[in-house]
Amino acid sequence: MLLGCIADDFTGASDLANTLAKGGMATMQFVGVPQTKAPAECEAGVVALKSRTVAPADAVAQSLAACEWLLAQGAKQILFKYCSTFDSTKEGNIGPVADALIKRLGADVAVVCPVFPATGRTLFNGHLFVNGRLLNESGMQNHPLTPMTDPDIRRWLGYQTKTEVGLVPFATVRAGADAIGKALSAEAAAGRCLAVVDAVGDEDLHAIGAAISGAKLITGGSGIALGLPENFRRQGLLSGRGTSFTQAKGAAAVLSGSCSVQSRAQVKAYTAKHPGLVVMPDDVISGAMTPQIAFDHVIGRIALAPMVYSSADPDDVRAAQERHGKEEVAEAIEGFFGELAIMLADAGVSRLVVGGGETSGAVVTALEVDRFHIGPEIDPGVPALAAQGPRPVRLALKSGNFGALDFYDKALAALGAP
Ligand SMILES: Nc1ncnc2c1ncn2[C@@H]1O[C@H](COP(=O)(O)OP(=O)(O)OP(=O)(O)O)[C@@H](O)[C@H]1O
Ligand SMILES: O=C(O)[C@@H](O)C(=O)CO
Repeated sequence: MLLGCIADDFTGASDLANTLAKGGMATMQFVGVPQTKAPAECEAGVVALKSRTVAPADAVAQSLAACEWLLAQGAKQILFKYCSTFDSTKEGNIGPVADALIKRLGADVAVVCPVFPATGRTLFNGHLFVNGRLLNESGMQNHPLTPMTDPDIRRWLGYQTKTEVGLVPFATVRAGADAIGKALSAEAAAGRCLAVVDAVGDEDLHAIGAAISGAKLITGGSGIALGLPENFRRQGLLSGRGTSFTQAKGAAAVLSGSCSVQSRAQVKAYTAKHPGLVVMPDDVISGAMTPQIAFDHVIGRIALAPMVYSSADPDDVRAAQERHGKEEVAEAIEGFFGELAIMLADAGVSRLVVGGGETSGAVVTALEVDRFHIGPEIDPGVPALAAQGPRPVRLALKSGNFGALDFYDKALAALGAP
């Protein structure tokens, strides 16, 4: 293994694996920290954790365990992948995990770069934009678990970390890899071990990638990985081996627990043409809606690739959280989707598309997937996946805000055919 990656959620892990696979690295996504060795052919290993919204100490422990495993597989460089919208709270978990990895790896400075231009995430003067709107005006201020109310990444990260946070401004990034490298050395010399790095386009990310070829630790969204395969290729370390992904033949269903703006539009577009079953938190908690009821509903319409969704407007999400508690609602909905996914896979449904990072984590964990082979990209940041493990289904794990309006139809076609 050349590059070892730790992703704080499952859609994020497949987003990163997609970038590395497209860049020509033989990439595998592992579900949790594996108990066994990575296959010898794996050049980039992505360990998918579900650590974005757990308690900071738990996120640190999980991330350090992943780091140890990746180092034991020979990884020369560690990448900590978080969300391109920097999903976190004032307490964590990006800062505490970055601090712990800096200490473990003895890194003098690590870049902080959530930028992902293909999905409209850009960073200027340390401020994060989503499709040209400041992060806190992009819809992310209403996120059910990590409402993003501050677009200033230096300030937000400053609440979370014990490390001083610096900035490499856009003018320096545009001056190219040498200038970026010098600026990062200056940040390190000044004791600022985390450096937020501006970028607006892929060319900036390639330049940053070239500048950090020797870095022990890199942090960011999937965009920060754009330039990394080239660093290994230049050294003659890549095999050029392709992926082992194959499509499936069989029934399909879609599960959406994401409440993002884009997910709600995608749910509306999909259910205009396919059967849809809406699942309300109150009903799941009271037992009026169970995985068995949903399963019976879906199986009765399976030829039409039905969708089961809990995606709701911010007001409804807030009201449910006030009635039951934030964690309780999330746990109930995620548990529901996990159990439903097991029933569907065991009944022979071989193509499943899941909307939402936490929801995807719940589904993939429930299905006991060991690892994924990475298939073709469906929309920016979302590849088709072939699960390895007791239930070898084909899956697509869609981040809340990713994908075009017709994403779900395209995803089912990318995973195979009836
Ligand atoms: N109707 C609802 N009311 C309250 N909470 C909900 C509702 N539906 C889903 N949730 C919870 O909201 C959270 C949505 O998070 P999830 O990560 O799945 O989507 P997302 O944040 O949009 O996606 P991503 O993390 O990929 O950006 C989950 O914990 C889910 O259980
Ligand atoms: O970076 C992103 O936006 C995604 O990969 C993600 O992490 C969403 O959960």
